[in-house]
Amino acid sequence: MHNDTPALVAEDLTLSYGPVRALDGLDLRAEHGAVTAVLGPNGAGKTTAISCATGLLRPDGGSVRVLGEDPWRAGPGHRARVGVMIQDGGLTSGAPALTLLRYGASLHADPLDVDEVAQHLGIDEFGGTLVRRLSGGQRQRLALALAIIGRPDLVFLDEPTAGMDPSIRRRVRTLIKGLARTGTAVVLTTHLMDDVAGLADSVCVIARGRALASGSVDEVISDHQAGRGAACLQATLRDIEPGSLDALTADLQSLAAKHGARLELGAGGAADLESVLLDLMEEDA
Ligand SMILES: Nc1ncnc2c1ncn2[C@@H]1O[C@H](COP(=O)(O)OP(=O)(O)OP(=O)(O)O)[C@@H](O)[C@H]1O
Repeated sequence: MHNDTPALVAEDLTLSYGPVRALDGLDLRAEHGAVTAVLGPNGAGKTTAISCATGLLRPDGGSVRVLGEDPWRAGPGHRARVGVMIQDGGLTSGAPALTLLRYGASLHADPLDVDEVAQHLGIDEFGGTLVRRLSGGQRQRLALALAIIGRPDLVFLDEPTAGMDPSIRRRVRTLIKGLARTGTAVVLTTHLMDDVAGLADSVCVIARGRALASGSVDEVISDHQAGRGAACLQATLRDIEPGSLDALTADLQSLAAKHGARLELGAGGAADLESVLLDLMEEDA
């Protein structure tokens, strides 16, 4: 397989659950060595799209190629190259957490170091606890570890940081970034804009089963602003007199008004992306 072919290419995907059209012509791609975040409101079709890409569901129409293969027809060799962390994990094992992780690693030819992963995600702190007794956040950490332990070429993470405390969330982000740096394609869904701002190389915003916008975070923000007759200028004021910021802002606002424009001061980063998402949802409603 060539690394210049995207790890995931979904085109014009459609899927209905009875009368509910969950995917309605969805296009989605994910590159090797990059983190792609799939964003959208509840019920947008994110989990359904991932289920099609992991071969759990067969789309009604369109095509999906994962590592060059049709996931619905792919065999065990393909599945070993794809890691999956699904919502609620389905982890009901009566085995201790670390035992299950070691077992998961033993199924792969070249797994990551179990002790390193367990330590990084704090799994060693509850390694002897039976899986069915784990808290929600502990279960999430174990599910993430199991998804990545086989050093997959592509990994799907459905809301990986949901239910995790801030310090573990930070460690998870570091782990995900490191994984992408080694060439893995990471596809994640999240509702947390900080995850996106801190992690994603590209985003795909979906609603009602269709892609509304895609590209890098900056591209999605600037394309959206350009479409609304707006532009974002980033600047740092240096050597500013203490207390003169208000007067300077007022001067800049009147200067913008001279050109028929309005100056808005934005919060930047995650906050900008969140307001773009809200605008896109509103426009689509
Ligand atoms: N098994 C199912 N049977 C019927 N309808 C379903 C089923 N699974 C999902 N749906 C519907 O399909 C649509 C897409 O659901 P999906 O779970 O893919 O959304 P999502 O973007 O992952 O949402 P969330 O952010 O809440 O996890 C929703 O309208 C949902 O109610």
